[in-house]
Amino acid sequence: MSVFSKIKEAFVKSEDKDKYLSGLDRSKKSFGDRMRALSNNFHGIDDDLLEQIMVILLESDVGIHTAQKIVDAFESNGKHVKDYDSMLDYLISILYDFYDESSDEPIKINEEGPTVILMVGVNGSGKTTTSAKLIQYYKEQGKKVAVAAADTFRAGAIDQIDTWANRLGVPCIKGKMNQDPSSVLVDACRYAKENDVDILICDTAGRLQNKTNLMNELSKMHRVVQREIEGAPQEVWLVLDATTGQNGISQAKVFLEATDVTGIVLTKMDGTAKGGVVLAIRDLLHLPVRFLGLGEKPADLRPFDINAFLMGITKGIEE
Ligand SMILES: Nc1nc2c(ncn2[C@@H]2O[C@H](COP(=O)(O)OP(=O)(O)OP(=O)(O)O)[C@@H](O)[C@H]2O)c(=O)[nH]1
Repeated sequence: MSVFSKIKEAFVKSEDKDKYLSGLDRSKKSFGDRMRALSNNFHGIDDDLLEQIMVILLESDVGIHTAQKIVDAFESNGKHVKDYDSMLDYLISILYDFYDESSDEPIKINEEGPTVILMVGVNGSGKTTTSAKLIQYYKEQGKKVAVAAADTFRAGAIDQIDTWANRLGVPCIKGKMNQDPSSVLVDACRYAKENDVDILICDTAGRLQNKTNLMNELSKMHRVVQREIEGAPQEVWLVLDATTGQNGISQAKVFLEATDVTGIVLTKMDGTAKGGVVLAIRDLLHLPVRFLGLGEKPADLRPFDINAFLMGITKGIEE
């Protein structure tokens, strides 16, 4: 079976396919629909086609460095491609190989006690909303969930997550405005241990004042959580706003230098045509994309699925 057939088969079986299709509609317009337009004038893989694919990738926010690598891979192995349809199948399989999910570790779960997930990222990236979405996601999996409101910096952040926690029926461990976020995390870890919580989601502050302060704050959070629960934090997820595209990647690099990030959550994918940023993130940050935010409601989060993503951004091709 060809790579493309496998992608398509996995997509058809996916429970999340409708959500991916609706959430990625804008990216489909910038990528899939524009690829489809190339069928009118297809003469095989020539310089003109390569240039057009390059432009479409750039306009989907894949970024020049990553787009060049993809076009090079496409060109060097594409001798067998004779018609437009097989060219598209082949391009999708190149993107699939490029993402290379086989190198990803599964999400770490602590079997002995609470699994601690630290949410980091700049203010406004969607951290608090994503924390709420994760509460719902893990609750639906039958897990006992609690949340720590450790963003003690932004006015309103504590109330925002507290309100979500109440609505979703999970405990919220919170501090006061301007309290040291690490002290909130200590209380939350102790609560989680005493109450047999499976998943503790920690909404932290997104201050990007300067790298040294950010590093100090994040390493302190790591330290205190580690002291309370062995092996914690099991996951540190950097929340990035997809609508900021390549700028988000520069921001991400500052966080990566400051702490051990284990995965990316890409929010607001429904609000952007820049879905190609997934490929740039993978190429430049070498981290797994763990979840996609495909809307504002708690139910609008989906585990990242490369098959569904690729079919979501190219579905227009099929119609
Ligand atoms: N359309 C859409 N909007 C989203 C998504 N995720 C978050 N938002 C919106 O983005 C805005 C910012 O989200 P917040 O969760 O408050 O951002 P934050 O990073 O927690 O911000 P701070 O609390 O300031 O750190 C809100 O209006 C959210 O509703 C998403 O996946 N899709």
